Amino acid sequence: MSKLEVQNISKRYDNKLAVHDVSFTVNDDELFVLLGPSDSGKTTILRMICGFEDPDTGNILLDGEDITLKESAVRNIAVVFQDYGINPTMTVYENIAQGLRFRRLPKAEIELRVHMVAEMLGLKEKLSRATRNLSGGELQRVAIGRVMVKDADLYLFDEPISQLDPSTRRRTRQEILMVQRIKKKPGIFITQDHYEAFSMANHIGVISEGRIQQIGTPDELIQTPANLFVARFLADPPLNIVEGYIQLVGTRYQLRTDSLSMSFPPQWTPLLSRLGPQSKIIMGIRPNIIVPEWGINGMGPAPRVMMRAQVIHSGPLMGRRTVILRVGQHTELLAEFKDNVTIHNGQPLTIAINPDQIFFFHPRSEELLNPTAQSVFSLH
Ligand SMILES: Nc1ncnc2c1ncn2[C@@H]1O[C@H](COP(=O)(O)OP(=O)(O)OP(=O)(O)O)[C@@H](O)[C@H]1O
Repeated sequence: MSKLEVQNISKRYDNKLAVHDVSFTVNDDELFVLLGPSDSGKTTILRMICGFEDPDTGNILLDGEDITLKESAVRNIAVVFQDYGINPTMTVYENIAQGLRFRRLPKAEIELRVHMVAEMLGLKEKLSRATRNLSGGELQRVAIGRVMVKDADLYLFDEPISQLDPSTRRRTRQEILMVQRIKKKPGIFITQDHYEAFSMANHIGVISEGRIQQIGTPDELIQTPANLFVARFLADPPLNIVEGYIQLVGTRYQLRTDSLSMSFPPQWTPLLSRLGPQSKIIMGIRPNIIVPEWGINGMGPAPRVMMRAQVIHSGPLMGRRTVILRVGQHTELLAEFKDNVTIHNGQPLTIAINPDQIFFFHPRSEELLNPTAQSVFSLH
């Protein structure tokens, strides 16, 4: 059994807080993906786990043992960094075998392990080749081979596939998952690409500006993003962000934007009254929840707000149609319609949105206000 526990680690470089109070746990046999934009602190976290940097505060436990201040050389961790760390003067065989030689394993065992890994990664014919002559995809596999031959307590992959073409990336992802399946140890994979994260992770930690924004399964992050950053970062096509104002009318709050108005159900009143009178509120509208007039009957008994819109632009996208709509005076919405119906620029269109499917965010903290949205409006 191995388990990695990262507890409240922080790291500051000069004036920059690169990592702030980060905590997460990765269980045996689990691949945890750290997902975030450039400069968000992902590599710094990995470097602290490996022992190449010391955290200013916090602890790192591997298998219950506190390794925070242990020398990196004695931590039994296998890692693929962005630059692969391959020695160009050595052959493929020597590169893969290097870590085992450091551990003074018997020559016969090293040979057996290197050949097994080379077979799995399709590198058998290339073992005697100099690594300087290899393609990007082959170098990648040598780097994965180097971690695969080891019996480590933890496996780390720092954006190892960002430079590769799409089909090599797919193959490399499969190889990393294979390492995970065979070794049955905790693993961390770093990426900026949410598709990559979704296709590999058991759990994802979304990070921005050194802080973990949310940890969850891919489904949890999509259905209930903790805040506006997570909702936007994971949205493709992009999330429509519409600002509105709330106003108490009698005992119920109403929402007004330049294009729509609707009443919040009574159970929202305590929550909204904490925002203050006539507060701003931020809405996140996913393009695929906008229903065109010919689809409105198909919404069944679901609640809906209707809007008049005008088509500004429309284009086909693999059997669907993306449409830019103008609603109200100034608001543009990106919509994604399932049917590839012909739509003309300038065409007026009635659209409907089920308000249960709109994300509402706090105007200052940007936290999600309606994590249980699916049932709230339908009670209304
Ligand atoms: N040794 C260092 N000295 C000073 N600043 C550093 C050092 N290492 C990292 N930083 C800063 O810390 C912040 C986080 O960097 P880090 O490399 O961890 O981000 P990242 O999310 O891995 O980015 P990328 O995806 O681009 O690799 C950045 O602003 C970076 O400039």
